[in-house]
Amino acid sequence: MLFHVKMTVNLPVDMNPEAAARLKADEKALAQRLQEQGKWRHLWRIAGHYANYSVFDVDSVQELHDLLMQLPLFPYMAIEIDAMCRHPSSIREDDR
Ligand SMILES: O=C(O)CC1=CCC(=O)O1
Repeated sequence: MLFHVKMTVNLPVDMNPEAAARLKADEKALAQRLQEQGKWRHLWRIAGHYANYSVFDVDSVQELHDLLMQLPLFPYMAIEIDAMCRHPSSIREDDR
């Protein structure tokens, strides 16, 4: 199942810079692991914002929820999710 996910990060302005750097490093490590596993298919910065557009390929809504909740930055994110299915005009046979 494919999901388009928008994540907007809002770290508190008074957050300790070392704590923020640690959270971002942990987030990056998990995001890269999930990309290697094929669960996090796309990760794009939204230009001009501390936000990203991502595409997740997971087996269930529950799996998506569990993955998102594991993210170190989860407590500081606003998340918007859209479920996607194949477009009949798509020429990409490998899209699901
Ligand atoms: O910077 C972001 O958009 C939040 C984020 C998601 C994965 C990552 O490494 O950072």
